[in-house]
Parts: sequence; C-alpha cells; structure tokens
Amino acid sequence: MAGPAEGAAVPAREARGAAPVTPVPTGTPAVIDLVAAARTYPGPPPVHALRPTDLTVRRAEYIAVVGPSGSGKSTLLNVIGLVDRPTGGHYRLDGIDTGALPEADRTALRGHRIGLVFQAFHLLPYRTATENVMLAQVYLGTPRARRRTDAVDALLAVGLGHRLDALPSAMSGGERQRVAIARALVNRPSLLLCDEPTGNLDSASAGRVMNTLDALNDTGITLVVITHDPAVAARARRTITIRDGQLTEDSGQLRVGSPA
Ligand SMILES: Nc1ncnc2c1ncn2[C@@H]1O[C@H](COP(=O)(O)OP(=O)(O)OP(=O)(O)O)[C@@H](O)[C@H]1O
Repeated sequence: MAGPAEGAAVPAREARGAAPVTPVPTGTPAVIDLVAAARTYPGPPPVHALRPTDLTVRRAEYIAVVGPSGSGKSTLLNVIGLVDRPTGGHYRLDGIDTGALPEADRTALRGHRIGLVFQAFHLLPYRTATENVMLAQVYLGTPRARRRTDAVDALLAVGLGHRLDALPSAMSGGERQRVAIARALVNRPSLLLCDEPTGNLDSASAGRVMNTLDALNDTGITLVVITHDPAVAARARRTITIRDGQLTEDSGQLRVGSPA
C-alpha cells in the first residue's frame, strides 16, 4: 500500500506538488451509483430524509457532503455504507445491485468494499495501534500470518510507522484518528466513508488527518466525507450539499438529485 514515509508528517497536497484538482475521467468505473435512491422514515408523520437521488461517484473521486443538522447526511451515508436500505430506487456498489441482496451478503460486501471512519475513533484502549488495525481483518477471515503485515502496511500508509506499538492512550487525537483510518483501509476497500473525521480534533491534528486523506486519494482511493468543517470540504474535488433530503452540487460536474 503506497503512502507517506514512516513517521513523516504528510505535507499538504499543493505543497507536495500534486495536481490540486484533476478531474476523474468520465469513463472511470463507478464505485457508487444511486438511481432515484430515497429513504423515508415511516413516522407518523413520514420523514423524507433522502429524496429521490441520482448520484454517480467514480473511482478515485473525493466528495465532501455538507449540510445543516438534520438535512440527511447520515441517512445518505448509511445508505451508501450498506447500513440501511433505500426505501425507493436502486443502489449499485462497484456495479453490484445491492437492493436484492440478503442481509448477510450486504454485510459481507460492506466488510470487503467499504471502510468506515467516524468522529469518535472507536479504538480498543488496551490494544496497540497494530492490534487495533489487525482486529478489522478477523471478521473477513484473513490468514493470521498476513494480518500483521497488512496492518503495518496500512499504518505506514497513514504515516504512523513510528507508532505501531503505541496504545491509544499514548497517542494524540490526530494519531488515533489515523489509526482508525488505517483500520478502515486494511481490507483494501473500494470506498472510504468518513463521518465528521475531524470533528473531535484541534486544527493542527485536523490538518494532518486532512493531509492523510489527500495522500490516500492521490493513490486512487475513493473518498466520501461528511463534514461541517469548510476546511475539509475545501480539500474535496466535488462538494455536494444536502438540505431537507435534497442533494445539489455546485460544480455542475455531475447532476444529482431530482425533485421528490
Ligand atoms: N430513525 C429515524 N426515524 C425517524 N426519523 C429519522 C430517523 N433518523 C433520522 N431521522 C430524521 O431524518 C432527517 C435526516 O436525519 P439525518 O440524521 O440523516 O441528518 P444529518 O444531516 O446527518 O444530521 P446531523 O448533522 O445532525 O447528524 C431528520 O429530520 C431526522 O430527524
């Protein structure tokens, strides 16, 4: 897994001389394909948390999702993350129509193809960074001998090669979040979904986490990041705004959303 050198602070995308915004070619395979996907909570009264939405996200894209509290961001993330099913429309992940899949198959698909990162890091306190990352592989049945080398590779990719044996209590918030990102990456998912990844961090730590996400995106990882933080949204190549369950996109690169 390519990534920043061991222990290195990851410089900002521009400082690394990387192209700031290289459009992803439209022929690139779609990772996320929502077709009139919607989610309504039954109520009463019913809540149209996600109105019928068309959205295509291609491999190596970096999308920020912004919107006020209660606008539907988590609902969208839960649909994309195969946590919840849409109540209308279709969702294809890597070309697989997820609608007809039984729950066990959705869980397996999530484990193999989606990495989740949350505001709270959810690390086990008495396990080292490496052990925390290795645990994500147990459920997928990765052979024991490979778990440690994969975990170390993932920690190297987020610039934590110097903290392999550290306990969470001995790490900064930003380092803990980078362990959580490594844990989400270790099974080599197609898609990294992040829900307020910098929400618990001071600005310096948030900056390092953002640089880590930039660097991962530069290696071809597809990122969807929910955020209230304009600095995070500014790093993404596309920004989608959601209000009252309705998605809009400023750039006009790809149309999303259709009136309910
Ligand atoms: N389980 C549920 N049952 C009924 N309504 C729900 C449920 N979950 C969310 N909602 C409603 O759906 C709408 C969208 O909620 P959602 O959690 O997706 O918003 P959000 O943008 O993630 O909010 P926040 O930024 O505060 O986390 C809100 O009106 C919310 O009250």
